[in-house]
Amino acid sequence: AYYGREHTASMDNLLPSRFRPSSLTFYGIMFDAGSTGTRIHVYTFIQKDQAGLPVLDNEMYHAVKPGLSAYADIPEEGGNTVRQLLKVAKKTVPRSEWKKTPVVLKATAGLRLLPEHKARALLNEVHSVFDESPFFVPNNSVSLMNGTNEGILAWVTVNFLTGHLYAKTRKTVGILDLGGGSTQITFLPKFKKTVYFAPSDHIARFDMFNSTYELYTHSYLGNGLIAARLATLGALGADGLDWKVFTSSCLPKKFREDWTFGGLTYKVSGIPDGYAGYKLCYYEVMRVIKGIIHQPYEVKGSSIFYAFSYYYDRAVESGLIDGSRGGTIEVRDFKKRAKEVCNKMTKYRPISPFLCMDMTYITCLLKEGFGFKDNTVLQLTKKISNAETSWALGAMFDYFHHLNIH
Ligand SMILES: O=c1ccn([C@@H]2O[C@H](COP(=O)(O)OP(=O)(O)O)[C@@H](O)[C@H]2O)c(=O)[nH]1
Repeated sequence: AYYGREHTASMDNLLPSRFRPSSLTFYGIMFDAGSTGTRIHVYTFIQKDQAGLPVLDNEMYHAVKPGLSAYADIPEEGGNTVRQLLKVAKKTVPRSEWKKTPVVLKATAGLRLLPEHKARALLNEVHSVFDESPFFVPNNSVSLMNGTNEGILAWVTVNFLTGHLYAKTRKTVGILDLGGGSTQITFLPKFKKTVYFAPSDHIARFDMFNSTYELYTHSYLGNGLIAARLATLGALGADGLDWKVFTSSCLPKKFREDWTFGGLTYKVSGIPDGYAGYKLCYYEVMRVIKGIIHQPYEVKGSSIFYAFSYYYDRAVESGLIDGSRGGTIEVRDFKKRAKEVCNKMTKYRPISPFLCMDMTYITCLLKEGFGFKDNTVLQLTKKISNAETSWALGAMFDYFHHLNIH
């Protein structure tokens, strides 16, 4: 059995098979330390047979803002956010299971963008919070995850939840994840050319059920939605934050605000006596994308992509889809709505002053970045079968199943 490797003392293993329970319930706790928030996922799995994947019985999800990187200079307070979230886990996992339930935290773009010693201090703090908890703390339980793993594990989540990993068929779906700090694209290539023409670090493999999956995957650090706002404003890595005002024609002309991301505060504003609107905005965000994003050979085809995180949030805010049900749209729908939002800024201003910039960035990323056609279908999802669409579930599988990403 793959499961319970760390607690083989369990009686079940010692009993003859006819005395073993026919199905086994077990739990796992995965923390997602993202750039805009920290989230806990408490999974309940049922293992029906020894060989296959378990069934996900339940997910308890809770999120807090801001993310760990906002505590770069006060790591103890960052640790406190994790301590608070662990209380939720204690309510979900039965007391008798605490000692064998693994607790794992993986950090993404927020910590990748910090100086290494500050990221390290935050992770150390989290580790000591885990150590004082009643849960099982495995080796390497607190880490900074690389972008390749982030992309692959989200692909595993979505294909598991949509049933594509159970079937013997090689039919799968691609994923598009737009975080605050980074963005990921992952899919299983149908054509040899996609692999052949891809930069070698855009191809990764992992093992499952005695076969190796070869995926196209890449994470673009600094091209997440919030980092892209800063880049568009020319504020990413800038000095003089105390006095400089960063302007953009993607913002309402009369807009002016102090805006905080990753523990830094920026003065941002529209261009009061200039022009605002879709065309100028597109030109601005283009600089954040052109020459940066690799266009895979295959996106010209007819594959379906599941798009989530900020793709989903912005589609809801701009009224493209229903917030509770998600929906299917085409790339051109993002473009059409971006134009409308940018050219009627006062109407959309109450929803968010950044909506024009965000929608234009998403349009530009999909079309000029990845090279999607106008009629590429995007399946926008927040949850699939009651489970959060994120890399966290895939990461929990990786923990139990050792997917050996290479
Ligand atoms: O289980 C999850 C994990 C993330 N998100 C959303 O996905 C986005 C991810 O942002 P994050 O800060 O994690 O991005 P990263 O730091 O990884 O770039 C935010 O809108 C979150 O609300 C979500 O809805 N469910």
